[in-house]
Amino acid sequence: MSEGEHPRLILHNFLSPAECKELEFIHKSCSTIGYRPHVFSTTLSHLIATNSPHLIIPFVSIRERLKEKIEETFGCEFELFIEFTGLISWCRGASIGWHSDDNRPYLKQRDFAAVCYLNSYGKDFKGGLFHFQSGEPATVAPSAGDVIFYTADDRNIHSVDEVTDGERLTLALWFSRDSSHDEDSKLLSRISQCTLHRFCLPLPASTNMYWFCPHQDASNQNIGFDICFARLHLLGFGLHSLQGEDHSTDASEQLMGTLQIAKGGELLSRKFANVLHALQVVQFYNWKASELKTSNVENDTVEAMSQPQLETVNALKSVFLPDEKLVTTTFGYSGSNEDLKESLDLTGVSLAVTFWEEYTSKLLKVLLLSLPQWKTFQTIHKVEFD
Ligand SMILES: O=C(O)CCC(=O)C(=O)O
Ligand SMILES: [Fe+2]
Repeated sequence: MSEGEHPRLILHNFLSPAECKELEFIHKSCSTIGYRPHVFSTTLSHLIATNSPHLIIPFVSIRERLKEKIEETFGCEFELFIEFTGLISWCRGASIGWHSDDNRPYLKQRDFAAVCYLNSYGKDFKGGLFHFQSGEPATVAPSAGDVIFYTADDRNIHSVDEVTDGERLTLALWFSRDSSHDEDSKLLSRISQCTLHRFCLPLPASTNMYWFCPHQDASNQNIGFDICFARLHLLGFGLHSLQGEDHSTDASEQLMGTLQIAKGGELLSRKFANVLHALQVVQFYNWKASELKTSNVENDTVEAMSQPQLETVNALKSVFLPDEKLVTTTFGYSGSNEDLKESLDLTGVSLAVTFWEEYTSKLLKVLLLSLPQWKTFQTIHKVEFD
């Protein structure tokens, strides 16, 4: 660390490739429109609000390690609270000019930042280099697993170049000395309000949280796409709504209800509770595809679509993805990965359902076992079981 003038530290491979991939899975199945143009985010409170509180489990040990490292580096052991944890992705057009992370009255509580890179410059996206205004290093090229720690004040003024292709993904945390900004106690009170069943099916937030609209000006307000629908489309999948014939259902509500997954004129017989359920399973399949291939699980049937079914699939697409090209321009080359799309099929989705359910149950079990201790200590920490 360069002491004094520019307190900061860069560590390579702080996160394992497996940790990066798991967080990428969570982001690609749960993200909403972010707080700035061309930015998507997944916060822990959003995971709880969408009935996926078990998905905070993969963050627990990573948050703990980051906090320990930052306290050790900056000599403030046992003094810090995590103020915010979020997965943040930037697509084409996103950038941020020179700033310090405490530069707004409502951000004054921020003392330190940790930014973990979950994918890599040059490989997964172009542009998006990080720069410190003064001191060394002047430039950081994001590489999956690397993390940068720095103080949130004006000794670490920084910027990020515009992303010109692909989707740049980070796990960002801020730390505060002020216990009233402790994220854990807020998250714990939200979890307490959940009814934790044996199994969690995700529940989408309001549709406007998923509507990506690149042009902020009034004339183009409706040109955009649903981010969940787009992420399914990027992997080559479409959706068939079972409320298609029911004209009393508002089109915008259709993703909230029962859906089937379609691909290339075929349909999987299995029904999904809503778009988030379908998206989580498909993203899980994409994450674990190589491991699933060897497995032998009973399949759902894959049927050829009838003409009316095809029409419903196309009708949904025209509502939620009116301009296909916009997805490719937004996500750049990750949007035109034909080989990946080719390799994923409906039989694979069907295999993935069972594995996704096992994964979900396992995390939920850990959550339920950890909760009593979390509540006692009012912190979210790794609990060791016998
Ligand atoms: O993603 C990065 O490299 C840094 C982002 C940043 O500066 C911020 O969100 O304040
Ligand atoms: Fe920043």
